[in-house]
Amino acid sequence: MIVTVDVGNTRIKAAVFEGDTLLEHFVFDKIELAENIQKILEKFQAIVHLVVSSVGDVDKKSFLVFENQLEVHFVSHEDIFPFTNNYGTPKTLGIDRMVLAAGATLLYPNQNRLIIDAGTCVTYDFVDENNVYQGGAIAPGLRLRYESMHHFTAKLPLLSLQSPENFIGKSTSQSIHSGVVNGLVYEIDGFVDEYKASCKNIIIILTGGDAVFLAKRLKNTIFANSNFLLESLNQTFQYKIKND
Ligand SMILES: Nc1ncnc2c1ncn2[C@@H]1O[C@H](COP(=O)(O)OP(=O)(O)OP(=O)(O)O)[C@@H](O)[C@H]1O
Ligand SMILES: CC(C)(CO)[C@@H](O)C(=O)NCCC(=O)O
Ligand SMILES: [K+]
Repeated sequence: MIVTVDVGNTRIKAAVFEGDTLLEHFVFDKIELAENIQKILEKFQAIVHLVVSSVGDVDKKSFLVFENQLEVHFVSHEDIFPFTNNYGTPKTLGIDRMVLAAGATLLYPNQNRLIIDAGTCVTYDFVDENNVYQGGAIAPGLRLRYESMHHFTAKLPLLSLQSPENFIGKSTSQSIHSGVVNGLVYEIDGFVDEYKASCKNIIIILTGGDAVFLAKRLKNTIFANSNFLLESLNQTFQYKIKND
């Protein structure tokens, strides 16, 4: 049994796996890391590996304290991945993006794959049918859009995520919701259309904290899987064990 942990820029997500089966998943704040991991280990005493992917600023020591209970593995650029990396700056490619690309490669071998992760940032990652990771895009996520417009202007209030009532915003708040939500929906549909136009067959995976909210609003029909990064971490780690 293994527990996978995704340290993002906003929150921490974890999931317990028995083989390929996800048994339970958890979401918590960075400051509650230690007690939450401890609780998971107490509930699932058969866990023997703790696998961490981190793009956030959590100290490795926060995980190393569990080394007396199980094996701790930090996914890094030095691990073996099931794709060839054709990114111009492979050392600066986010570990979360590498894990997503690895998960998509292992779960849908030899197909064109686009993974869209709508979290703090929205990332687009493209792995082609020859299992070559080609790159993608990084854009601000929903909450980041609300927060940055508030932060960098004098007059814009900070609003929380809400479905736009209309396309043409009739007030400051309606205009902000329309700009943030419709703007991201058009962005994702635009990217998807572009990828579909250049690849005959392409598998599209939508994940991240905003995946479910966004999937309902897209013109393109895309199934949201909020746990794809945690599942990919499990797949990537199993691949590493088999191939090391
Ligand atoms: N309780 C919450 N706290 C923060 N964001 C939340 C919450 N619930 C939903 N969200 C949405 O999730 C998005 C952040 O996604 P997510 O939690 O996947 O980010 P993250 O932890 O930074 O991960 P990553 O760095 O991998 O993107 C925000 O844009 C926000 O709209
Ligand atoms: C883009 C984020 C913040 C998304 O979590 C992360 O993947 C990251 O820090 N990436 C580094 C830059 C890159 O991927 O090229
Ligand atoms: K992300």
